[in-house]
Amino acid sequence: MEYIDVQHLSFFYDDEPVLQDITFQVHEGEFVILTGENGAAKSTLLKSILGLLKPQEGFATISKVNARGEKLTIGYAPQQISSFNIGFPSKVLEFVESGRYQKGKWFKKLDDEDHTHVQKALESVGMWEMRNKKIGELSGGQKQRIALARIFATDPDLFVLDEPTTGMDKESRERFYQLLKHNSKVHNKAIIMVTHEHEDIKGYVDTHIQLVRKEDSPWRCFSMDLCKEPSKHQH
Ligand SMILES: Nc1ncnc2c1ncn2[C@@H]1O[C@H](COP(=O)(O)OP(=O)(O)OP(=O)(O)O)[C@@H](O)[C@H]1O
Repeated sequence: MEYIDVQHLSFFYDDEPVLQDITFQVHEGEFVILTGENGAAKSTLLKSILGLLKPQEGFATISKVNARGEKLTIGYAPQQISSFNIGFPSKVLEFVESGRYQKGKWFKKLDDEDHTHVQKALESVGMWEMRNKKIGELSGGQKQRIALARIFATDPDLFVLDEPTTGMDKESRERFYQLLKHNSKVHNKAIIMVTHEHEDIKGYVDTHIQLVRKEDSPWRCFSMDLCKEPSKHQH
């Protein structure tokens, strides 16, 4: 089932085109990466998909329902997610738990399933041991990780991630890619992720969309190259 549909999308900032004629789909269970040089309008494309920016030509839509016919849920990690400022909740564990309350449990206590989700999410980003720390005491990279853990805890159908591994070492990145692959292949989640690490991640993904500069364009305008990556590793 198609979760994202982008058709002939072009985007201009003022009169300058930055994206031209972008067409692709993302399906349930598919892990897609989006790459391109700095300024290739990767973030612009993600924001257009999310409806935060409106393309001047073409369209980008997200399905309203998931493959089970329920309301489709989205987990979005913008760039520099770690610069967020949180006054409350103040502890790592509470912050990630608050992601579970988003699942409509405002008046209920979290149950065992919720706690398992929260623990797994924190473990997956290597932050379980730091669960009782105050958020104000964390480094920028650690804040980035707990923000990702909160997204995992919300258990969305569609992950939209803008350079989530910035500041992670190689080992953490590998663990993170494995987790994403597991989510797409075992839990049927759809993932679109902007990254500069496309050599490292190759074996985990299904589809690689590269934004390439248009040679005949007087501006820094990008169109796309798409290739399906046969997954090399089984994780
Ligand atoms: N609000 C804006 N107004 C005008 N131009 C903008 C605006 N936001 C971005 N741009 C320009 O549009 C182009 C694409 O920006 P965008 O942030 O989408 O690229 P990116 O591929 O995500 O970049 P990076 O890899 O450096 O994060 C850049 O040339 C940028 O300077």
